[in-house]
Amino acid sequence: GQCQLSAGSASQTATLDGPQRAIAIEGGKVAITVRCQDLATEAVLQFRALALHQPKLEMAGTAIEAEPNHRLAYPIPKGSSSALFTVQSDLPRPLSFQLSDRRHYRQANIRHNAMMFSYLGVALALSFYNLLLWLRMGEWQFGLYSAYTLATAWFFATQEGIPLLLAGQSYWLVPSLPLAGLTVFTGTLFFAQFLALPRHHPRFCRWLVQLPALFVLLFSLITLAFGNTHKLLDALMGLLTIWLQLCLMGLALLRAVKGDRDGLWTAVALALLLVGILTRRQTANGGDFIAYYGLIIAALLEAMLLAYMVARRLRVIKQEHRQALHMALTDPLTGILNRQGWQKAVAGQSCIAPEQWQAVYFIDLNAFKAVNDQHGHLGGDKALVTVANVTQRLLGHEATLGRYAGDEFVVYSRGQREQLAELTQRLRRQLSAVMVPGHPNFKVSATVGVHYQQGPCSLEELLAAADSSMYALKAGAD
Ligand SMILES: Nc1nc2c(ncn2[C@@H]2O[C@H](COP(=O)(O)OP(=O)(O)OP(=O)(O)O)[C@@H](O)[C@H]2O)c(=O)[nH]1
Repeated sequence: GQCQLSAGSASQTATLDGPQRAIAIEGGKVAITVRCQDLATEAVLQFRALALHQPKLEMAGTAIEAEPNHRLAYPIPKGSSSALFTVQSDLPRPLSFQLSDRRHYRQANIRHNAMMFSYLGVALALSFYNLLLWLRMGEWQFGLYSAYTLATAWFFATQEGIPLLLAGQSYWLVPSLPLAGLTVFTGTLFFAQFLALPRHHPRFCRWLVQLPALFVLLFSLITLAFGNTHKLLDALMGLLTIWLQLCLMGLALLRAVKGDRDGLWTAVALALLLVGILTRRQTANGGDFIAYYGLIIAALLEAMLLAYMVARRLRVIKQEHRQALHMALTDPLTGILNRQGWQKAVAGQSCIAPEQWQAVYFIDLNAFKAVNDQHGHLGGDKALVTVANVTQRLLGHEATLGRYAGDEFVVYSRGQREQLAELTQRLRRQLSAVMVPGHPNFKVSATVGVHYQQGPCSLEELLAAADSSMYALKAGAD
């Protein structure tokens, strides 16, 4: 069996389960007559093209309802029949169509939907995860990745009729061309941000990448506002998209040459997508499985590759974050906690039972100004490092040591009253004369003030009391 389609002087014949055919149509309102003969089973006539409006198939004056999940697929009865297909086309173009056994058509649809929903599942999960990352870390690249993945998924879903399948209503449909524009725009911003192009190639990035991406977005908004796509606009959008792909690929390779591994992987991801787009353009919405699904497969692989890269980037950012935090809380000279770090560490242990004792020791080097004058600041530094090392060795894990400021150190400890007093003795003994290694006659000493407290007390009060104790000792010594 077969069906013959005629539009004006053009005519094409499709056989049952045969290859896809295409018939040339003009732009505007088109009427195609369909004559089918000797179909051995119930069949489905499916048209494949973008930007078609108000499609209608009539048999003997009655409109035939399309297959439930496809706007452009109509059931054709067994045997012989004739029908009229009318549609509004934005562009003159070859209109692809295919005639399938209805059972085969439905099986193919199940495969198609399984494929689309797998893709959408992965894309939505990645988009959501990256949205959370963006909200938590405030890094733009995660937000842009999320927007790009979401726009791509929305575009494919619309193009493949998923909203229609889910909602069964055509008013749910956003035309896919503006969504394609949004995909290109968000994708370009993401790649530029991910490769830090505005920082590395500010001028190139603005003129070669950001401006064309803005044009694509603008064109797609025009098509959204005015519906009708001008052929020139359509071609320009296609060309700009390919141009952007090539530019981004070039810039990514440039980064790869400079030793940035992300550059190489970005170039691979973009190449995958380009192959997908070109295959899709070549086959004009039809052809065999790979040709038809090539773009979706490429997009899926690309999304996963990008997700891997983004995850790696996340690891690096977290590591830098940890490093920055470590640096902010550590004294660079002695390697022990600085005042902030010490306060943070001690605040973490602030919960204390009423019968328990705690103590703060305030250690101030004696006549350190003279040490600096005599041995120079480098010598003074060495003395500070030595005092920090000696004190840390003495304390072990028993107490928390920090450098408070200049030549002042602080220690926090808790335990039995006797233990704390014993620690005071050890500190005073050890710090009464500290030899600076490598300098035979270089000795420093420190005064250790202390305050013991039973039960809870604020750190400020403990510190103030230990500080006064230290000053009292110094005053007594003078
Ligand atoms: N080498 C070196 N000196 C420092 C550093 N930080 C502060 N100082 C010096 O430490 C000295 C502290 O002087 P003062 O606060 O007058 O104390 P002091 O000379 O020890 O006098 P007393 O505390 O009364 O015994 C100053 O001369 C600072 O320049 C540092 O990181 N390295």
